[in-house]
Amino acid sequence: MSGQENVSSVYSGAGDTSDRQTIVVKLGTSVLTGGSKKIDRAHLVELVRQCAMLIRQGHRVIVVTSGAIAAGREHLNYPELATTIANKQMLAAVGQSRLIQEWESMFAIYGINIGQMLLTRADLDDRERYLNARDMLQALLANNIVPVVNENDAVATAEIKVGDNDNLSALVAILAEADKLLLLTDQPGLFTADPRSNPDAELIREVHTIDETLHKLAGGSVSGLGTGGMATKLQAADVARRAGIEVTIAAGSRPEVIQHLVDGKEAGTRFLPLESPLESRKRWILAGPPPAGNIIIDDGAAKAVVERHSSLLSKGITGVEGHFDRGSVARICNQKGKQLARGICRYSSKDLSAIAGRHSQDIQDILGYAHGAVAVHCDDLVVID
Ligand SMILES: Nc1ncnc2c1ncn2[C@@H]1O[C@H](COP(=O)(O)OP(=O)(O)O)[C@@H](O)[C@H]1O
Ligand SMILES: N[C@@H](CCC(=O)OP(=O)(O)O)C(=O)O
Repeated sequence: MSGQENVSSVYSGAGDTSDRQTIVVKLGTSVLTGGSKKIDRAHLVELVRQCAMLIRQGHRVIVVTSGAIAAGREHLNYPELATTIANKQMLAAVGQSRLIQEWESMFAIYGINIGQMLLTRADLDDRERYLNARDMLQALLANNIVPVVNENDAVATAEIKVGDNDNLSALVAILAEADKLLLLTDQPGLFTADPRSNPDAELIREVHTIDETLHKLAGGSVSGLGTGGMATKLQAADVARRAGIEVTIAAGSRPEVIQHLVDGKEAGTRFLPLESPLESRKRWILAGPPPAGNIIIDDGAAKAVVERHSSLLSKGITGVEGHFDRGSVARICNQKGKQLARGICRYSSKDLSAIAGRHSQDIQDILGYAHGAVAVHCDDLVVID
């Protein structure tokens, strides 16, 4: 039987597609190894079975898989290596091909094809490359192929890395315009403190706002397996929920965890999405390049941007930090340095500094050219609450 026939046999029984959801399932190294030094193949099969069940119900599933470095170590029989970037990349190169073979053979049990997507931050920073990646992802989904995504660790250097798969999965969820992002890990969710060192810590069940207090509860990874711990999961949840995506952190080892989370039965820590999700261009402002600098604005401009969702005019700018070109994404901050918004700048940092606090009629005289008094147009601006 060809792969295509296999796929249709799985999908022909698909349920009512009117309530089809696109679900990103992120599996941390901690889940894939079950806390050991090896990929736990028995558990991987079980997770694939759960994904296949969702697909049978008509949902679309994207897997974001960690574990390449762990798989590389295992395949090379745990070599004693210096902790250099080149050695890490080597482990990832060896491990990624092992890992993808595992995913492929396990999804094949259910007649489902997969497509490997290895991304770096550079694939998402540039709007054109971002749109290309989006088209590719949509093409896989439209053809009933499960995208299996990881960071391209073998080639990515620090400057072009997302750096952890929690943030990567949020970017992928935005790219796919997903409904849900499931961050599966070795803990039942986000606790009031790291439960490994604080046995009295309590599970937080539902989160409406992600603020500094919450960020302080989320620690790093101490197991030596994962990257980023709860801190990066919280960053990921923050980005995805702004794009209207519901995020849950839960234990990947719980029986039927994926199905239960989709049905709203499983506990975990659920982050409610913002009610009015952003349109595509604004999603990119969040998911795309890290801000290249800061634009400091006065209180009047802050009110206009945050409350009235107006464009940012040169008149309201009091300072510019960093060096960036026209078209870059920058943070828009108040006088205390608090980030209020992010947006695409119509002027470079140099020109913005020159026209800060000035009216539109002055701009031509100062710069010798003028694009108008709008420094960041409201269509290119995302308010961060
Ligand atoms: N507040 C917290 N609640 C739950 N876990 C926490 C918290 N702070 C830190 N952690 C740690 O985060 C770890 C999970 O993240 P990580 O090791 O990166 O796993 P993964 O491989 O699944 O991404 C847990 O094992 C736990 O020790
Ligand atoms: N890309 C790396 C995993 C990076 C990562 O974020 O790991 P984890 O915290 O276990 O999700 C790998 O495949 O080994």
